[in-house]
Amino acid sequence: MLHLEFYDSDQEIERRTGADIAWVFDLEGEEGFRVREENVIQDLTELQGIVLATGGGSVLSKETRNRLSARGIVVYLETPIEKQVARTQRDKRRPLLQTEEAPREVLERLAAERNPLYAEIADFTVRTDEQSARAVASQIIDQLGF
Ligand SMILES: Nc1ncnc2c1ncn2[C@@H]1O[C@H](COP(=O)(O)OP(=O)(O)OP(=O)(O)O)[C@@H](O)[C@H]1O
Ligand SMILES: O=C(O)C1=C[C@@H](O)[C@@H](O)[C@H](O)C1
Repeated sequence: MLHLEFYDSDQEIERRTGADIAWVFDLEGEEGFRVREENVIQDLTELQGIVLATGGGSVLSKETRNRLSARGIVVYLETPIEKQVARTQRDKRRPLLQTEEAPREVLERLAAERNPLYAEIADFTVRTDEQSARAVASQIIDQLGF
């Protein structure tokens, strides 16, 4: 819709390693994954005129937060826990949710830690719960004023 090149930091990690995210977590742990994520976002934020979707945990890095806010317009896609639970229910590719702990509890814990960080760097916030992906995209484009 914006006719800009699209990148996703998870996909870029998978492209560079030739492994999927779950495999990277398995071999290198979350710590190893976060180092890769920080490096990939460092490189991608050097590019101009792109749309970048970041992994949900990327904001845990202060360097990443600084790079995203310094080099881009940051849109926080806010989704209530209820929706997050529904949308991830059948997804087996999210290592942080493949644990004994109930997904809702994990998602609540992650949200408590991360929501203030998303809010800190967001230029604006769009709620994704009541609208289709296309409607969310239109709303973002309206807010950008492009
Ligand atoms: N507005 C929406 N309405 C309905 N379903 C949605 C909407 N946005 C995303 N979804 C669904 O939710 C699931 C997760 O979405 P997606 O993979 O885009 O998450 P993400 O933001 O990339 O998460 P992460 O950054 O943690 O990888 C997918 O099945 C997707 O189709
Ligand atoms: O929220 C997270 O920490 C994650 C989200 C995904 O995008 C992946 O980056 C990975 O599964 C971790």
